[in-house]
Amino acid sequence: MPSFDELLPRIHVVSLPLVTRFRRVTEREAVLIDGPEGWSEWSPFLEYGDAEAAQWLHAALEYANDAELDLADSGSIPVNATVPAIAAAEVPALLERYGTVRAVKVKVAEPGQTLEDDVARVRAVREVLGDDVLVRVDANGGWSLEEAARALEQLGAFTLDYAEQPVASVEDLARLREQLDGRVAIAADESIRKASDPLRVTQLGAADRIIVKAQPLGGLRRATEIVREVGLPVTVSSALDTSVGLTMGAQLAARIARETGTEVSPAGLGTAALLRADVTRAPKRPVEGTISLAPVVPDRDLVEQHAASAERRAWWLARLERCLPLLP
Ligand SMILES: O=C(O)CCC(=O)C1=CC=C[C@@H](O)[C@@H]1C(=O)O
Ligand SMILES: [Mg+2]
Repeated sequence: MPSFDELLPRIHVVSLPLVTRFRRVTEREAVLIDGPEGWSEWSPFLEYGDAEAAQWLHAALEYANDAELDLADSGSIPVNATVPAIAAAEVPALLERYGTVRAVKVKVAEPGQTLEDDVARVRAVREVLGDDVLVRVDANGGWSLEEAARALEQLGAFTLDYAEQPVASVEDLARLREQLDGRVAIAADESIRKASDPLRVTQLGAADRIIVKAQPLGGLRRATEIVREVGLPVTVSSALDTSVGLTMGAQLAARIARETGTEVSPAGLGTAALLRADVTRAPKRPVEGTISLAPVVPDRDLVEQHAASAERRAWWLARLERCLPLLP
């Protein structure tokens, strides 16, 4: 693994404006790494501790440096549109940003909102896109067990592909899944972060599917191993990455499909549509419901234009220096 001094000249810290508030932020900060094997991204959320951010760093450095990763050199993968916790009236305009898609994921259980807001948002999605698209909801663990049961009985009327992390704990996921008895499938997202997590999710029968993300799980190799271990269907997702990170995610989806002989389920990698600016002139915004696997080379002018402030750059460099010795 490279040292801090080796990395320094290869690093660009950017801050990209979002079209709408997501996870309570309106700007997405990311570190781009110009690695020997191509461009990579390190973008752990700001509130994450160093140990967790070091997992994300492992992923970024693997992608930048590992010549044996065996990346797909052409093709594309299907993605879902992601609808943040916006008002139902804003749904049609937001969906337009994605063009034609076969799947949509709708954020629900936003603090300060009600179940009626969620129902209205999901109804608006069905009204715009009809009955043929897959509709998923993602609560980010925001419901209690009782709230989740009630919400999913109501939202189930719109025919859901699955509900992502409706409740926070693995135990509650298992209880909810039993109560729902197959009426709505359950996907585990936040419950799958550490290497030991997947085993627990399967042992407790807590989910029908797992969500995997390249950065939080420490990279393409580890994430693929976890998927093999769990043996459940998978959706690959991302963390509101720039087009560089989205491509890493697309490569993960292609790799999992190849190694497990399964089809790629529409991935949560359509979120370039939620960025008001990106680091490339050819952003990975969905085209006919897919994004390509082609590597991204950031545009120098765009990287400069969206460079983070000196203060934020210093914050990221300090974080990097602390995380390097913590690499798993
Ligand atoms: O999966 C998607 O459709 C897009 C990505 C997405 O939903 C997320 C991105 C960033 C942070 C996460 O809270 C969130 C998720 O929970 O999956
Ligand atoms: Mg999620």
